[in-house]
Amino acid sequence: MQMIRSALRTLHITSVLNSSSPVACCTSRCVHTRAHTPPTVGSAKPTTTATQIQPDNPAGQFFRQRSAKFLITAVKQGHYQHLSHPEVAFAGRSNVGKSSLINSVLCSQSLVKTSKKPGHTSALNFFSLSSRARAGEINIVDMPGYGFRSRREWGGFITEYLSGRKVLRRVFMLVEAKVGELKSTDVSFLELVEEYRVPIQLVITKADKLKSADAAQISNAVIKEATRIAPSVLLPQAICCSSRTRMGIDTLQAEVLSVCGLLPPK
Ligand SMILES: Nc1nc2c(ncn2[C@@H]2O[C@H](COP(=O)(O)OP(=O)(O)OP(=O)(O)O)[C@@H](O)[C@H]2O)c(=O)[nH]1
Ligand SMILES: [Mg+2]
Repeated sequence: MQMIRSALRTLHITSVLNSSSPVACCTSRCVHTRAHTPPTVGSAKPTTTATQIQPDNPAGQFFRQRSAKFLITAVKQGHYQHLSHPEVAFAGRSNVGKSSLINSVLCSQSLVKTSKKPGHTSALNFFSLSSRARAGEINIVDMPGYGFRSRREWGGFITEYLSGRKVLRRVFMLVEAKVGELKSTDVSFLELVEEYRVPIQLVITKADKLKSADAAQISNAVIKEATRIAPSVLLPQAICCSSRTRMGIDTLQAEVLSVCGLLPPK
């Protein structure tokens, strides 16, 4: 693990030296200087099934009224640097449910490919959401899972992405409810976003596998631990979600819109 950290640090130094304004970038992304809607811990019991969508949820409506599409697969900066809309990314260990969660947020059944086999997503996959009136309002990035492929291989282009992406408004970091704790790869990822001042919010996934009280308890414990590692960039509340039951998806959709400056009018 020490070797991995030192490889990532070397990459960080290189990318900071290559960056035109690293300080401005850090400041503009500092979580404490950013306005955001206070996130809610989505600890309520599941009230809908995967095919039921709450009709009165304005954030959900916003997503349903727009079409989501796949944009590009990227393994280096040159592939995505022309994309300039506000962006959020989903990160987490392999198989934690990133791709499934993005499908749920985008109200899509299968736009983002999911798999039972860990390590399915191996590059940065960019998706966009647009209406007929306005093209490309938000970009959503599905990140490769960490903890499956070698960190050295994973670290290079992910570090480049996290360190230099000025339109990146927030990373949603997923932790599986049943796992219930941060693994060493989660800790390394938190150290990385703390170093690059990337705002981050925890999402407890597959919460359908636990009783809601247990999910809320796990969420609090994980936040406490994560806050110790990334105190300046971690939002103080997590969102408990399930792609199976759609629990917490409306809260997550509202967060995505809020942080991208696109909350629909009340
Ligand atoms: N019970 C339950 N299973 C889920 C949920 N979300 C995803 N899964 C399952 O978990 C497995 C992995 O889901 P993915 O969305 O492909 O996970 P990923 O994090 O994108 O995986 P990688 O791309 O390999 O890193 C699939 O078999 C999904 O059906 C959920 O909310 N509840
Ligand atoms: Mg995936």
